[in-house]
Amino acid sequence: MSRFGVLVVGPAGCGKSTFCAALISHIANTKRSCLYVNLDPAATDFEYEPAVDIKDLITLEDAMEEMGLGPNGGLMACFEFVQATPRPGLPVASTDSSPPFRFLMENLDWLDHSLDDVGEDTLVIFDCPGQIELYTHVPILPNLAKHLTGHLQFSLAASYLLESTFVIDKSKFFAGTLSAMSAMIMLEIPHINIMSKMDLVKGQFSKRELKRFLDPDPGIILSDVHKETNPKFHKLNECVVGLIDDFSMVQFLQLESQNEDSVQGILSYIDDCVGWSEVQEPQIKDEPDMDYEEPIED
Ligand SMILES: Nc1nc2c(ncn2[C@@H]2O[C@H](COP(=O)(O)OP(=O)(O)OP(=O)(O)O)[C@@H](O)[C@H]2O)c(=O)[nH]1
Ligand SMILES: [Mg+2]
Repeated sequence: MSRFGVLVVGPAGCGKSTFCAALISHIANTKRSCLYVNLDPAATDFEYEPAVDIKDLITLEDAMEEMGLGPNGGLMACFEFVQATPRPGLPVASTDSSPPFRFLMENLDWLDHSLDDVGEDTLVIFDCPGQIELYTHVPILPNLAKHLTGHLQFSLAASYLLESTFVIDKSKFFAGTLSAMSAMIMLEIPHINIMSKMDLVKGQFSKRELKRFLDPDPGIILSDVHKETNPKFHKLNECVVGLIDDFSMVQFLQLESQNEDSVQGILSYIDDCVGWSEVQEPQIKDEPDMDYEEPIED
């Protein structure tokens, strides 16, 4: 049996949880089924209560308090045990051998059990933390993706959100695209780039101008970036642009989370990436087609 899922990833505050809520609401309106999984141990306010929540295993406060870590190290530690290094003058972290919480990657049977009943008619939406190290630098979410696609037989896609205001600056655009590319290479699953919060820039730019960012010619953007940077970095700019161009990574779908047509458009791409329709269509065909009319023969 196939299972279908989408990892919603991207930098902090880019609109991941809002997009998840918009997807859930749209899926409910279209009488489809989905399951919301929160993988952010720091998340508190939800528009839709998650069916599966990492906070049932561990919270950010647990990791910070018990292991003597700051918020960023603590968030990484929620996924995998890290040995905290005591620093002079700071309180020593607890060495309790059985802490009152469990690390996700060492307790994947909890996730397996939580997703046991998911059928092929349900899209599982994984709302991920905004700490991009988890999928661009260290293999924590890539290992989780491997577990989902391997052990749990998920057909899984990643939707990588970048905020429109962030991307509109060309240097930031390259930095954002490189981080999206790094996630794509690390996760090794079908990947969709999404420019989120498009409503924030639509009034400021014409459709033609926006297209330059959504489906840009890296060569044209390169000449603009050259104007803004010290000539000694031009060669580096060219290499970065060449790399992005080679991976055909510079295309973004537009997202306005409050606009249902926009959410539907992105969901169609996700469906295509995970092969949703291929599995659902035979079921639809099995139902009696009331509107079907026999062709009239002469
Ligand atoms: N204008 C506008 N604001 C949005 C949109 N999507 C999200 N936001 C706002 O952006 C802020 C952050 O949104 P979240 O959905 O919490 O972002 P996130 O990526 O889940 O954040 P972290 O989980 O902290 O990384 C909130 O104030 C949202 O209301 C959008 O499409 N348009
Ligand atoms: Mg969030």
